[in-house]
Amino acid sequence: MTALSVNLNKIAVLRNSRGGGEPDVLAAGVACLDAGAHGLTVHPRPDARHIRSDDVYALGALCTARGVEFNVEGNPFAPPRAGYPGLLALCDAVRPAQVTLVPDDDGQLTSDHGFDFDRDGESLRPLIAAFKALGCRVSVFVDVGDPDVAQAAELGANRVELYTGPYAEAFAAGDADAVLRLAAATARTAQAAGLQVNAGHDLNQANLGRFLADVPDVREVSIGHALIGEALYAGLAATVRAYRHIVDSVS
Ligand SMILES: CC(=O)[C@@H](O)[C@H](O)COP(=O)(O)O
Ligand SMILES: NCC(=O)COP(=O)(O)O
Repeated sequence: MTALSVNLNKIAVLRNSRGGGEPDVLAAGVACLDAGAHGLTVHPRPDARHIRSDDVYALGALCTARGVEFNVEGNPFAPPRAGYPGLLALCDAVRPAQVTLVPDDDGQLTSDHGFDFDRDGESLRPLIAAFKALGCRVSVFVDVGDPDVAQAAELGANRVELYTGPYAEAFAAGDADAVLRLAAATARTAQAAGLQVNAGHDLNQANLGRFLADVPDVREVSIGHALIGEALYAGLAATVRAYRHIVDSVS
């Protein structure tokens, strides 16, 4: 079975654009879980441009109360700063079921590559151990086709998350066969090394089914950007009708 974890970053983007509390990230999390999402994902960034530490605490408590998986993503090497205590400290406070380590540079627009284990492996090893000591399952972000993907197991990780951005791009161009073959091979290599496989980035209703059909035993997909955009389209008509009802009933 593949679990669906909804990434709430984009709800926080909208909220932060005005200050205040709307749309409410916690209420959005409740709505996703009520609709059947298996869990929630956030990717708090050091610049706090969307998910903030207070969101992580509130959503962590929600997931604990609902008995569902909370997945916190982030760069384990990013140092603490005002408003961001660092990924390890956040996870120490919240104890999410899963932490996904992502090698994002400071200020990066969004995640766009997996780890280079030759460069980062030995620095990752003690961090993976530290997250596991907090009781978190550890997943590491990897590129499709990474020849070193099995090293994640040797470093102590439980899972890898396949970065699906290039797949989404190829799918949109009508040319996904080669990247799907590579993704399936990468998943099999990881699984043979004892790792479970997650996937995420730019997955959407159009490209998700094909990915899951072609790549074996994907345990979890985390989806945010497209899902929130699609939710706007799905909800706009009903919302406009509701406003028309108010306007029409008093004029
Ligand atoms: C790790 C990953 O795949 C990203 O998709 C990330 O979670 C999205 O982060 P932003 O919402 O900040 O682009
Ligand atoms: N790990 C990927 C994720 O959480 C969501 O990515 P996206 O759907 O916002 O691109």
